[in-house]
Amino acid sequence: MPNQFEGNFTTTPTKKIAIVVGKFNESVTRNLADGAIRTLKQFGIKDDQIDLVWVPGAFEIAFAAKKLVASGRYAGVMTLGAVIKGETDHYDLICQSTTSAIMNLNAQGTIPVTFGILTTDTIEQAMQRAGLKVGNEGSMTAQSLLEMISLNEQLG
Ligand SMILES: Nc1c(NC[C@H](O)[C@H](O)[C@H](O)CO)[nH]c(=O)[nH]c1=O
Ligand SMILES: CC(=O)[C@@H](O)COP(=O)(O)O
Repeated sequence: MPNQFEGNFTTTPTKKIAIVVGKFNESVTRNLADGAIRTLKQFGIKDDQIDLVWVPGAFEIAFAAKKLVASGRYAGVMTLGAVIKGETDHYDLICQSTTSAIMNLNAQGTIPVTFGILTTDTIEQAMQRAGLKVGNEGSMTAQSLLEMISLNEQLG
C-alpha cells in the first residue's frame, strides 16, 4: 500500500490563523467572515489564535495576505471577499488579478493560503453563498485552510 497523506481536523495549529477580508460589499463579506470564524471555533481554534484583517476591497487582499505570510506568525491565511458584476469590465479585471495573485501566494509560499472570494453576477447570488441556502463560502474556506495546515505539517 503506498504512503498516503491527508489533512485532518484533530490537531490545532501552534501558530495563529489570519483572515483577510474585503470591505467592499460588506453586507456579504461580514457574513463570510462570521461563517469562517464560527467554523474555526467549531474545530477548537480560540479567539486569540485568529487575526481578522479588513482591507478596502478584493484588489487589496493579496497585499495584506502577502505581508501576513511573510511575517512568519501564521500557520495559514484565508482570503474572503465578494466581487459582484457591474456594467463595465472592471469585474473581470478584479477577478482575474485577485485570483492570480492569491494563487501565486499559495503556490509560492511556505504556508497555505485559501481562496474564499465570491465572484457573482448579482448580490442575491453572493448572499446565497454567504450563509443562505447555498451555504457559506467563508465556512468552507476556513475548513479547507485547517485541512491544508494539517497537511503542511505532515509534509514538513
Ligand atoms: N467592485 C468591487 C471592488 N472594487 C474595488 C477594488 O477591489 C479596490 O478596492 C479598488 O479598486 C481600490 O484599489 N472590490 C470588491 O471587493 N468587490 C467588488 O465588487
Ligand atoms: C466588480 C466591480 O468593480 C463593479 O462593482 C464595478 O461596477 P461597474 O462595472 O458598473 O463600474
